[in-house]
Amino acid sequence: MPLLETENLVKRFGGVTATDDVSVSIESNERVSLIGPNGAGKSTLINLITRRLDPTEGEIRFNGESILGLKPHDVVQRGVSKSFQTASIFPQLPVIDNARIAALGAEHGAFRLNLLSRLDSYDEVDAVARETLQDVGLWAERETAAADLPYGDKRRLELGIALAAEPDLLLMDEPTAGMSPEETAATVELIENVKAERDLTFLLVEHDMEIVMNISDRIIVLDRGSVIAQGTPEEIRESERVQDAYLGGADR
Ligand SMILES: Nc1ncnc2c1ncn2[C@@H]1O[C@H](COP(=O)(O)OP(=O)(O)OP(=O)(O)O)[C@@H](O)[C@H]1O
Repeated sequence: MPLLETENLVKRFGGVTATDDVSVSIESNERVSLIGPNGAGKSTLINLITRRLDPTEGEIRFNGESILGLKPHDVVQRGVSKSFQTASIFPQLPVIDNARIAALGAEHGAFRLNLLSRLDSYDEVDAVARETLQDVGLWAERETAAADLPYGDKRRLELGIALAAEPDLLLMDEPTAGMSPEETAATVELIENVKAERDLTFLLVEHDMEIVMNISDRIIVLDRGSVIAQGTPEEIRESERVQDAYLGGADR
C-alpha cells in the first residue's frame, strides 16, 4: 500500500484547471520530487495534500485512508509535515525550545503514550529535540534566539522543526528559495544527511534541476495541471516530453 496516493485529483479555480486528473503515489521511504514549469500546479497539489485547499474532484489517501474529511492540523497529526514555512518558528525563543515545542507537538510520535502516562516523558522530548538539532547541525546554536540565526540556519531550524514532529511524509516546497549558493549547498547536504540517517519519505518541490537530480529516487513532472512524466532522474533527464514542456513554455 502506498503511503500517499491521489486519485483523479482535479482542482479548478474558475476557468483555470490547476490540477487536472492527477493520480500519483508515494511509497514509504521513497524520495520524490515534483517539478514542472511555472503555473504547472505544483503548489496547488501540495496545498491539496495538506488540506489547505479542497479538491473539485478526486481522492487523497494517506496510509490507505481518505484524508479529504480532515483539517490541515489533523493531517499533520496523521504524520504529514510541511517544512520551510516561515510561520513555524518562535523567533524570540532559543533554538532548543523551538525544537522541544515541535517534539512535544508530535502527537503521533513514538513517545506519545509516554507523554500521557510517564513522568520521564520530558526527557524523551529533550532527547528528540537534541537528536533533531544534531541532525540539522544546530546543536551548537541551541541557546541562540531563533531570530538571531543567519537566514540559512533559520531554514535549517524550520527543517528541524518539521523533523522533530517525526513525520511519516515530509513535504518541502522550494527549500532553497532565496538562499545564497553557499546556503543552497549546505541545505542540500543537510537533506542528504537527514536522508542517510533517518527513514525519510519526502515530496520536494524544487526548481533547481541539479538538486532534483541529485536528491530524488523518482521525479514526477507536471505541466499545465497534468502529470506528463514520472521516472528516475535518468529517465526524466532523457525524456523529450519533459524537455519540450520546459523549452516550449515560452511559446505558449
Ligand atoms: N488561489 C488561486 N486562484 C486562482 N488561480 C489560482 C490559484 N492558485 C493557483 N492558481 C492558478 O493555478 C495554476 C497552477 O498554479 P500553481 O501555483 O499551483 O503552480 P506552480 O507549479 O506551483 O507554479 P510556480 O512554479 O510558479 O510556483 C496557475 O495557472 C495559477 O494561476
